[in-house]
Amino acid sequence: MPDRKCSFKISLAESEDKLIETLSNLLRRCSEQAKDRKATFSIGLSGGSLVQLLTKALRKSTLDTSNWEFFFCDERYVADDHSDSTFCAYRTEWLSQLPSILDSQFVKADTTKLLDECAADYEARVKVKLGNSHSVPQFDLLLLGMGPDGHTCSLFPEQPATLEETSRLVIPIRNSPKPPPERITFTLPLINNARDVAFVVTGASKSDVVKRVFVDQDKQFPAAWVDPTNGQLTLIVDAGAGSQIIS
Ligand SMILES: O=C1O[C@H](COP(=O)(O)O)[C@@H](O)[C@H](O)[C@H]1O
Repeated sequence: MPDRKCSFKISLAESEDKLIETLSNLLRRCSEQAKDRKATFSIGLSGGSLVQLLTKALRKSTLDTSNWEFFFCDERYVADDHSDSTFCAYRTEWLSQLPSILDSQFVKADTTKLLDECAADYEARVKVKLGNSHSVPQFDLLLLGMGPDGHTCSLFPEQPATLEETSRLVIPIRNSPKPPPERITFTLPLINNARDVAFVVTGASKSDVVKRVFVDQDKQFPAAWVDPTNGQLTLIVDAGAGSQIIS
């Protein structure tokens, strides 16, 4: 197996309840560690299947989220109230299920701006919020998903140039192979500077790509490029997604 810079841990959950418990424990550990360092806990969210799983984990955990700030590892370039918007998906879910989380805790992209401007503006917001306007800001935790094609955030295998970005921390995406076509996404320098990065991947249809990304580290898949320089990488999988990595 090729080497990683980071420490890597796999958590295989036998049921959805166990997976939610594992995710809750991760949130507890990361938020408690952040408390020792600073006033807020910065967490980057992904969309898709993570929305429901994270909502369940937060409901189960009874963690105090009042000092948490929620960012978006990627966002679809649509209006805030559009059904494709990841912000909209979380806000809709949390309004009823986690009403103590306020709108002011979301640091979201301004999709009323032109796409390139939207990405640059979101990068600036991240830098201001994380208090590091010169070098690369450090998230306490990034929660990532992975598609069956090995994409993560909005970094797709069909667009390998996005993996070579070294200066911009948030970039615009056009012609995304998965709709909607226009998006913004964190890039590898920002992702790999996080203290903790966790992938949450479920479903037997992803078992092959889970093996190819996390065991073979096959770099044709963008998710295989996630390797936090000084951080911890965790893979949380259910029995279906993890079926080819059980030894
Ligand atoms: O389009 C996206 O897909 C990925 C994976 O989603 P999933 O539903 O297969 O878990 C997601 O992580 C990303 O944020 C989203 O924009």
